[in-house]
Amino acid sequence: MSEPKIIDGKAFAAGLRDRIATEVAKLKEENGITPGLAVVLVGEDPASQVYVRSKGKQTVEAGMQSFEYKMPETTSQEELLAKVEELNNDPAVNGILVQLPLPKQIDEQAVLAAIDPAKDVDGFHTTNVGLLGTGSDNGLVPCTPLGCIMLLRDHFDGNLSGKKAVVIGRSNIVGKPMFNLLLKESCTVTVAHSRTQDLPGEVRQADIVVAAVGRPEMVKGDWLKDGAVVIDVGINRIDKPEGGTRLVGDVDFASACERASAITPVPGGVGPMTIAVLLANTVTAACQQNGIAVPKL
Ligand SMILES: Nc1nc2c(c(=O)[nH]1)N[C@@H](CN(C=O)c1ccc(C(=O)N[C@@H](CCC(=O)O)C(=O)O)cc1)CN2
Repeated sequence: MSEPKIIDGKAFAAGLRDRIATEVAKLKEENGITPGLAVVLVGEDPASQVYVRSKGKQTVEAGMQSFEYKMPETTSQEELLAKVEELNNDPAVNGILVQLPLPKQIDEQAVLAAIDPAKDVDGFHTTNVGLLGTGSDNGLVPCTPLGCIMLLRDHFDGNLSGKKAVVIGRSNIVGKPMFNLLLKESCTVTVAHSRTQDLPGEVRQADIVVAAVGRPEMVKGDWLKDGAVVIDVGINRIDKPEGGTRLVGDVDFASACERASAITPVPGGVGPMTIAVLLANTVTAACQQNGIAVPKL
């Protein structure tokens, strides 16, 4: 097999952010609306701090308003729920995101359920989960899976119909919404997980492999069908033999390159799409809340 195409999520995300900035300028000019995104960070997880900082910076660069709330590690569930309620009632805030993971004293599901579904730019509220599951276009869709679908649509010139896809991982944040999005594109979708009996056998059937298990380099190249398109959602930090650390995905990139026709790298593949899609979802939420047609991005 010749060298695969490297699907450049970083470049795609940059283009998406440019298109978002154009739409935000139009919204201001034609409707007098500046979309606002509120991000709540509880605690001091170093990776979460980096992601939240990037979200604020990219929100402002796209011409939107950014509201950032940092709450201490010891925050109680009641205090966080009170913050969410305040943001639900704030007309300047079109989108609300509570950064995950949350400290262990807080019930994540209770917090996600408290976010107004119309402002739920993460798409994690059961109302939005249900809308996606029933094939509706009216909800808000989780950022990482929607980013994966954008990359796949771009790669296949908009037509994924009839492709066999395997999603490895069944999380609420990636695996399950990914299943629904691929189904909506008329793929034949298998969801594999830790109890799947013959994972390499399932992967070998697939034209599209989406790996979202959080296990470094678990998916090996010789599991893949020749010419498979591989979307690697994993972001795992591992130790380097010479000291220090490096990021790897859930797919063994070097061996996968011997079989795949296209593959997302880690870093620089799916990761950068997550924040760009968050900005797109904020524009979508602002339009939906104001009865304005949602722009195609
Ligand atoms: N409420 C949410 N919490 C979390 C989400 C989410 O979608 N909503 N996703 C992740 C973290 N995340 C955004 O929040 C995120 C992860 C990774 C990247 C990214 O750009 N990764 C880079 C590598 C970055 C690095 O060097 O560490 C890449 O893959 O190229 C952006 C956002 C969990 N929490």
